Amino acid sequence: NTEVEALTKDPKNFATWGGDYYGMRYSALDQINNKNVKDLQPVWTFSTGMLRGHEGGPLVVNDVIYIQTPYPHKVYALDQGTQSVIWEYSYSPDKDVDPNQVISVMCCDVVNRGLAYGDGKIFLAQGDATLVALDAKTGKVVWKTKNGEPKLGMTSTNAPLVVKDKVITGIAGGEFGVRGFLAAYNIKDGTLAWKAYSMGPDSDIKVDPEKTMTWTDGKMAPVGKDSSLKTWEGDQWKLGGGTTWGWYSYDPKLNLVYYGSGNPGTWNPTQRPGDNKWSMTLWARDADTGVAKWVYQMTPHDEWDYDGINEVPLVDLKMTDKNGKEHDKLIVHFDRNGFGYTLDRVTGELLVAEKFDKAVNWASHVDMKTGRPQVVDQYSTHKGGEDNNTTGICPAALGSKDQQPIAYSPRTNLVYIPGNHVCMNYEPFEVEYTAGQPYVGATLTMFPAGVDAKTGEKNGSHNLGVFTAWDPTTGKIVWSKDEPFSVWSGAIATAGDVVFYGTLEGYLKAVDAKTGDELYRFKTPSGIIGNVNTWSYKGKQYVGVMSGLGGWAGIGMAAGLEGESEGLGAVGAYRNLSNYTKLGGVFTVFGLPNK
Ligand SMILES: O=C(O)c1cc(C(=O)O)c2c(n1)C(=O)C(=O)c1cc(C(=O)O)[nH]c1-2
Repeated sequence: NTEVEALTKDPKNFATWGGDYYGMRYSALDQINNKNVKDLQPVWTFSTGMLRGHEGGPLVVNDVIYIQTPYPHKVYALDQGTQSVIWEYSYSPDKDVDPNQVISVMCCDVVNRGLAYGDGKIFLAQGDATLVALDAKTGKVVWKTKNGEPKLGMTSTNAPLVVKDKVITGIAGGEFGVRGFLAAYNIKDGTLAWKAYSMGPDSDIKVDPEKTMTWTDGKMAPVGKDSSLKTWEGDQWKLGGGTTWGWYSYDPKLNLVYYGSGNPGTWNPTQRPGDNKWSMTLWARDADTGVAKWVYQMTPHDEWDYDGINEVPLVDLKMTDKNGKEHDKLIVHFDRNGFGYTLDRVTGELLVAEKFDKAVNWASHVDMKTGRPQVVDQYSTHKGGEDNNTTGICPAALGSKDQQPIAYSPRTNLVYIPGNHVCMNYEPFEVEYTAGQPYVGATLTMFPAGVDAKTGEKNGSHNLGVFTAWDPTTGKIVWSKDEPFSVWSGAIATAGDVVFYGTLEGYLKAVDAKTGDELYRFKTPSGIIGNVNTWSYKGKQYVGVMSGLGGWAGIGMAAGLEGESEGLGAVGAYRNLSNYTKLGGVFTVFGLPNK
C-alpha cells in the first residue's frame, strides 16, 4: 500500500504496529538521544477508563494519535494540540455475540495488540473475531466482517496489517481446538480475498507441493504432497491449533507476508503423534494469492506450548553462511522455544539458530542440517514418570519471549529483545474436545530460571525477566540486563541510540543502545504490557506508551485468579507483582522539557 509505505517513511508518523512494513520498531528521530534522555518528562496522560491488559501501542498518522483498549473495545482518536478526543468508537456486540462468552474463551486476558491504518480507515480486530473498519476522520463504522466464531473458541487479539488493497488478520484460539489461518480482506468492502490454514489439505493451506520450499538436509527442497496431512493421525488436524494471533510483517519488493503459526492442539503431546505440521512454523506467503513461498517448522511435535507466533521482523544486513554464500535480505525471529533464528527471507534458508536465553534446556541445539531442535530426553513431556510431571523445563510455556515485539537498530545492527527468564513443571492429561471449551490438556506451574541469562551458570536469581541485545548474524548475546519481572512490553530503538521498553512494575525505561546502561526510568500508573512508540509533532519528538497490567503474565490480577496453577500456570510466578502495581489503562506521552 503506497500510502502506508509513504507514511512509514516519515518518522513523524508511527503508522503500523512495527513503525514500518519490516516490523523493525526503529525510528529515525534523534532529538531525544542517549545524552539528553535523562531529562525526559511525562507531558500529558489519558485514562482509557478500562482496567484489563493494554497491549499494542499508539498509532500516529498525520498528527492524529489512535489508541485502542482491551475487549470490549474503545478506540480513541486524540488531538495532540488540544490533547482532547476527536472521536471515540465504542464496541457494541452483534446480536449473536455474548461478550461474556467471548471473554470466557480469550486465553490470556482480553488484550488487543493494536490498530492498523490504510485507505482513510482504522482497522481493529475485535475480541469477538470481527474485523471492523472505522473512518479515520469520524470513527464511524465503514464495514465489518466476521473472521471467526467465538462460540467455537475463535477470538482476535492481533494487530492487522494493511498490504496493498488488503487487510491481513489472523485468529486466536489455540487452547480451544481452533484450526489457525491467516486471512486477507479487501480494504474497500471487507470481502474475503484469501484464507490460508496452518494445517490440512494442500489446497486449504495454500501450499504448492512442488513450489513451496522448506529447509531439508542443508538446503531448500519442495515440501511435497500432503506435507501437513502426513504428519497428523486421522483427522486430528481439524482441531490442530497453529493459530496466528501474533504479528505480520511485509516485504513490498518481494510481495511476501511473514508470520508464525502457534502451538498444535491439545497441549498434551501423547494425544497427537507426529510433527503436527504446519504448527510452530515460520511462513512467507504471497500477498496477492496467499500461496506459501517457503515454510520452516521450528518446533516439530511441540510438547511445551512454545507457540511460534512471535513477530518476524525483516532486516537488511549482510552475512555470509558457512558455505560462503552471501545473504542480505534476512528475517529474524525470537521464538518462545528460546532460539533466536536468522533466515534468508527470499529463499527461506536457515542461517542462524542459537539460544538467546542461556536457561533454555529442553533442547541442546538446533541441528543446522535438518533444522530440527535436538530434544533433551529429561525435558520431554512424554517422559514425566509415574506422576506424569516433567519438572524444571526451561523456558516455561510462555517462552523466552512471548508476544512483546523486539526492536532492531540499523545503527548498531543489534536486535533488542524484551524477554522472559522463566521455567516450568508440566503435567499433561487426557482431554476430550468439546466445541467452545478449553482443549488444553496440561497443568503447569512456573518459577524463575535462577541462572545467569548470559552464561547459563546457576546463580539462584529470582529474576523473571531479561532485556537482551543480540547480534543476528552471529547468534550471540552482546549484553543483557536482568529484570525482576518478564519484560512484556514491545521495545523501540531510535537514531538517538536509545532503546525504550516498559516493565511489568510500570516503569518506562530508556537504555543506551550500545551498552545497555540505564539512562532514564519513570513509574507510570500501572504495569506496562504495551509497546513503546515514538513520533514527532510540530517538530518535537515524543515517546508514548500504554500502561495497564494484564496479558498472560498479568492474568492473576487482571482476571482475579488466585491458585498457583491458574491462568494456565502463570498466576503463581507473578504473584509478587501486586506489591508494585495495580490495574488501570493510561496512555502517557513523554517529551524533553522546552528550553
Ligand atoms: O493459542 C492461541 O490462540 C493463543 C492466543 C493468545 C492471544 O490471543 O492473546 C495467546 C496465546 N495463545 C499464548 O499462548 C500466549 O502465550 C499468550 C500471551 C498473550 C498475552 O497477550 O499476554 N496472549 C497469548
